[in-house]
Amino acid sequence: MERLPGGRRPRLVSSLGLGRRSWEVTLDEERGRLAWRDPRPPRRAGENCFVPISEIISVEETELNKKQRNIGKWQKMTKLHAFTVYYVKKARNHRWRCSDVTFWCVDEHLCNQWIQALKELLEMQKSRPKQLLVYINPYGGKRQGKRIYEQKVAPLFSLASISTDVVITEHANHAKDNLFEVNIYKYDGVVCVGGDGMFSEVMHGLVGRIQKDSGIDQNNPKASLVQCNIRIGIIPAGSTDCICYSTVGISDPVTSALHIIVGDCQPLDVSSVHHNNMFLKYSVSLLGYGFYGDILKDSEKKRWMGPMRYDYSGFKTFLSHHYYEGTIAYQPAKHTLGSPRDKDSCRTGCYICKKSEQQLAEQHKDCGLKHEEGEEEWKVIKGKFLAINAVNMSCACPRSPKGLSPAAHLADGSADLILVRKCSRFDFLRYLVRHTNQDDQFDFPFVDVYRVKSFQFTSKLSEDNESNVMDIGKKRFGQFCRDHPACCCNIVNSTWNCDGETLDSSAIEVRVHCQLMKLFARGIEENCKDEAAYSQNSAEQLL
Ligand SMILES: CCCCCCCCCCCCC/C=C/[C@@H](O)[C@H](CO)NC(=O)CCCCCCCCCCCCCCC
Ligand SMILES: Nc1ncnc2c1ncn2[C@@H]1O[C@H](COP(=O)(O)OP(=O)(O)OP(=O)(O)O)[C@@H](O)[C@H]1O
Ligand SMILES: [Ca+2]
Repeated sequence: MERLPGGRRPRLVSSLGLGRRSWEVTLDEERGRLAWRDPRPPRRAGENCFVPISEIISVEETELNKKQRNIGKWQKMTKLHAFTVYYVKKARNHRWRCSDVTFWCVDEHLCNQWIQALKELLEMQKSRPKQLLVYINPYGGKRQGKRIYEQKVAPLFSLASISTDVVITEHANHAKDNLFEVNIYKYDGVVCVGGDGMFSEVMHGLVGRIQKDSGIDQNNPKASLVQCNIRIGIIPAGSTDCICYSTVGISDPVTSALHIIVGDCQPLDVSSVHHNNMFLKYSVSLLGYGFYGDILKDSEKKRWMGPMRYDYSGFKTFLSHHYYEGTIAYQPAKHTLGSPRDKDSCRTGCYICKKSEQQLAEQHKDCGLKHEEGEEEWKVIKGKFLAINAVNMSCACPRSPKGLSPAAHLADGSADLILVRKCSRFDFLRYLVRHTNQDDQFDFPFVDVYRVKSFQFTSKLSEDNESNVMDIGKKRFGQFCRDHPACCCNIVNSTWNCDGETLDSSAIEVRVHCQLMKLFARGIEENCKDEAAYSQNSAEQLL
């Protein structure tokens, strides 16, 4: 389609057959959509539909099959030419499906003109990936990764003409190590088929590789890390799939494959975790000490149970009711507009995340002339905690659709630090149950939540050991609680749960890196009227 005078984008309007009838079909570049409407007077008209060009998957010339050919008496005499448009159809609960519509006409030239115009427009969608590197964990979740990829995802990638190099992992860290060896720069993205643990592996490989190639020392907790622009796509096939659920709104392989195909881009905050100037891990979802650390540690021994292991270990850990003493120092996130008690949550196009993106761009322009983080105030809290959770995102998942911190933002450069102090089992249960209903889980006197950009944690035990390592009495009676021997107080350390993997150190230093990486996602879309989208009955909406 050629440009119209005044730079206006052109429209291609034709009368094309769809089923048994003739429809007015418009390819409107100005409005970025393909629309088809029944030209009969409104009272007799059928549905009017449109699809944004950005959500068209592909277009193909089609041979009409027997059923489709039975469209009218006279058409049987003439050769018909047809093309099929495959597009994203939005269903309930953020689920996406691949739908298609076939148009026909007798004029071969017109049919080719439509195919060419649509293909040209698809070519112009520059954010779409053409070549992907795919890692499949065959043992994640219910061990369905390979089947899910082959049956549900690969056919869609091939429909969208995406070429792939597929690696089925043979051991843990296979994907991570591989990402340090391959030429990652020839790919438009990396896809991981598995759960949060598999995503974490791929993220460590990719982010780590970029730092290595840029000469950044990951062991330096103050290093300015280099942003990774190669997007990661998650095909959920794990046990929790919290990262997928929190960034797409559902954990569904077909929906995620379609977000990859249309080339969505969602920046994501990443926290770096250090111990004594040594890099331990990155985290994007949950860094949990106490309750979630203990669940993870116990559940690792029960991997054979599959996703059920978390419920089993969750129940056990709930009954054990251990609490842990320690000190937390944190720097409040003053740069961000939101607060963890906000009623609104992070959604597609979130203005709070956009604001952080602008601030980040300004910081990059100033080349670090901004004030040093170390100079900003630290707040210190000592106490006995059942759980210490730091989340970079809501951590919504099928178990808790609103997540651990419903108002946390995907890309605002901050994490929500949730401190659950020692309380009764009954109160802790009330707190847990609120993750599954509409009530506010922060509205308890024993729960505090802060939006932070960095924090440090030291357990009482390591503080004591550091201050008096030679105290033999302490070592000897270390396993008993000095204050009240019969209580649940645990003076052995808990473990940090870092996105579903355990950390070896309990004393850690954490810093949030704003938008360090990008996903093939768009955040959770607002449930708007447009959702029924592409099948409106009112002509006014279309015109
Ligand atoms: C009474 C029902 C209360 C239900 C409360 C549900 C809260 C669920 C919150 C889930 C938060 C997930 C955070 C995501 C963490 C991921 O980076 C990580 C890697 O995949 N997953 C886990 O660590 C896996 C963590 C799995 C956590 C499962 C927690 C299950 C708790 C069960 C408590 C039962 C108490 C029953 C008492 C009668
Ligand atoms: N071939 C393999 N054999 C054994 N372990 C593997 C293999 N490939 C990957 N892994 C490891 O398996 C771990 C768990 O995988 P994954 O995250 O896919 O599933 P999950 O733990 O069931 O789900 P979730 O993380 O959502 O709870 C990952 O940390 C990854 O390092
Ligand atoms: Ca965040």
